Amino acid sequence: MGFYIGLMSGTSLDGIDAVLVDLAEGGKTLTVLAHSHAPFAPELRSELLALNAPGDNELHRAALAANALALACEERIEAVLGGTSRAQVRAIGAHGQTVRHRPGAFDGIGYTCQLLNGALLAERCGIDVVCDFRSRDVAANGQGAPLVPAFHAALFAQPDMATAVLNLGGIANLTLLPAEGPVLGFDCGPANALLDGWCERHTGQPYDEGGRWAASGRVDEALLAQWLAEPYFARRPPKSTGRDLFSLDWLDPQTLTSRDAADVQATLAELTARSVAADLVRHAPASRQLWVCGGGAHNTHVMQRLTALLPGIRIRLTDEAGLQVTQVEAAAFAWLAQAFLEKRPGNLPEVTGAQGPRVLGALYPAR
Ligand SMILES: Nc1ncnc2c1ncn2[C@@H]1O[C@H](COP(=O)(O)OP(=O)(O)OP(=O)(O)O)[C@@H](O)[C@H]1O
Ligand SMILES: CC(=O)N[C@H]1[C@@H]2OC[C@@H](O2)[C@@H](O)[C@@H]1O[C@H](C)C(=O)O
Repeated sequence: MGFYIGLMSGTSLDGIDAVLVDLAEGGKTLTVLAHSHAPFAPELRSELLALNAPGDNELHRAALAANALALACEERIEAVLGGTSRAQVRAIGAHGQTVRHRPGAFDGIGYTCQLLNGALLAERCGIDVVCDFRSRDVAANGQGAPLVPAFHAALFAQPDMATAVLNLGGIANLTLLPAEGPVLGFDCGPANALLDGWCERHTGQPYDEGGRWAASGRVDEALLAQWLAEPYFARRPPKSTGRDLFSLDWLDPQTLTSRDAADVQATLAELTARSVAADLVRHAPASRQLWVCGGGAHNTHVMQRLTALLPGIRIRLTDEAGLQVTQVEAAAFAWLAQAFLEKRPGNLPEVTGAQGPRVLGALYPAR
């Protein structure tokens, strides 16, 4: 039993989610005591976005962004602590900001980079900070992602029913929890990263509220077929992806021509829904229940398309299971911090492809 803080700033790049949780029974029972979200300051957001692609003076800029992120995390920590004393919190699990994700890409090793100055965060907060959760899995030849499946399994697995969990973040990822047998998990492909990017470029809004703009357009089946021909979709797991592949540059060759912008948004929403539905049917045809989390769960249009594409599957938001959709990933990193302190592996080798179970993270002690 103990209090932990989880911090997540994901590939949607919308901001930071923080939770204060009470974890009991070795992480099997989780109670969210406080949640706080704040958008990134516009300058930090655009710098983090820029750092996703090669550019000038990257080392210096990345170090400054890592400092700025630590200070932004400190504010969220203050917000969730409220009256709780720091001494009561066993650790902070801080994801950091993924700016590059290239597991296995170079000499078969590759790297993944989550920016965050963990030392600065520990110094400012006076609480143990666990961060850099993905590198050890990559060092063990794993994808380093997705890491939430172990957490999903602890919270959502049912012995009598094949269940799945879908996170609609910047990237969509699925966890498949069969009634019997190993857990599967992988990134399906793009979700909010492209939906938000296209929406912002054409409407000036950071995201497509409720998916209403997408719903106003028409799906361009030819364009959708071109996009679905991307080899990533057919690759077998273990697999993970990010903005390294699915940035707006991935769209541009096909879409800068004379297409209506709302139709492109409709087609992007359809790309998310169809790639997820196809993955679920292909890899877990026995699934009868799908829990959905991540900010994309608020995209009513994408949710309606998933419902239409997956008849016979009960689709529910994780709110109904007691964990709000925007809290799941932050809670997962609190859970992973507990696993680190208790020296329990955080990865599932059958998901990431790592050579074996590994304790994930690096510790910056409070004092
Ligand atoms: N009302 C809404 N309508 C449509 N989309 C929404 C709404 N609210 C949030 N979103 C989407 O959710 C995104 C934020 O989701 P979330 O916080 O899960 O992303 P993330 O933490 O970056 O995820 P990940 O780490 O999984 O990539 C927003 O950028 C937006 O695309
Ligand atoms: C490298 C990286 O940051 N991956 C994220 C991203 O956002 C969603 C999807 O792609 C998932 O694989 C992962 O995040 C969650 C928290 C995970 O590791 O399970």
